Amino acid sequence: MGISCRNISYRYPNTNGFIFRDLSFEMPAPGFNAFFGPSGVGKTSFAKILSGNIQGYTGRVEMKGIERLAYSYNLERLPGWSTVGRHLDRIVPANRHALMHELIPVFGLEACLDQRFSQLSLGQKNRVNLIRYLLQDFQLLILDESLANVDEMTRERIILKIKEHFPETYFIYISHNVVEVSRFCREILVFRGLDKQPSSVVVTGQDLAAGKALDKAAFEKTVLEIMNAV
Ligand SMILES: Nc1ncnc2c1ncn2[C@@H]1O[C@H](COP(=O)(O)OP(=O)(O)OP(=O)(O)O)[C@@H](O)[C@H]1O
Repeated sequence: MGISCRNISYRYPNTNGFIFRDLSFEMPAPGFNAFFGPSGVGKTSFAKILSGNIQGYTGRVEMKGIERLAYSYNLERLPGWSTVGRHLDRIVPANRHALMHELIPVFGLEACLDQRFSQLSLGQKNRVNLIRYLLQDFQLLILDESLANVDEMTRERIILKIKEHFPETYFIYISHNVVEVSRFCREILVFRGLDKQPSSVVVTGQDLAAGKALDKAAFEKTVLEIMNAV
């Protein structure tokens, strides 16, 4: 079961340099893992390879027992011809409406349901977009900066709720927030760039869940390991 990527190398068509070379990544069990690294280092490109949006790479990508994969990113937009609430009602499968009503207050979206998507703030748009993904049928969801522009307290509430509600699902969380990936993710694939050897390392995170206390010393060690790797 799980995700196994071995020796992935990729160069965009008509460009000179590789984005990454011999990148490997393993995620044998469900949970929250992260991609972390400086802007432009290749996190989204790797996520697009995993999700099948980029072909033409070398190496091996295996998804065992994962057939339904979704990829959400923070620039996606919803149609503006109806209110957010009516749009969600229409696209969310009937058997998930109860979950939708459970998630809406956790996401802090009650006041947005009567508005049109174009009237929302960036953080509200990103939360609406993420909620519509969570209400679909998936086994792996890639969250590519899907909570950008959302305040820290709300992000924490959302992540803990996702972890609690989807314990058998694979999540890859792409974020620039070192504190967040250290606290909530089980393993963090740190992209270091092709000029460094090795060009990526895996750091163990704290994988915090609702109701659990954070081990502060272990958390600080994770943050330091990530910062040193970058
Ligand atoms: N379609 C494309 N054609 C050519 N080069 C591209 C294309 N898309 C991305 N790149 C380049 O690939 C590199 C990696 O981009 P990518 O978006 O994967 O980085 P990232 O780590 O996700 O960055 P960020 O944190 O800013 O989102 C960048 O140098 C970018 O310019």
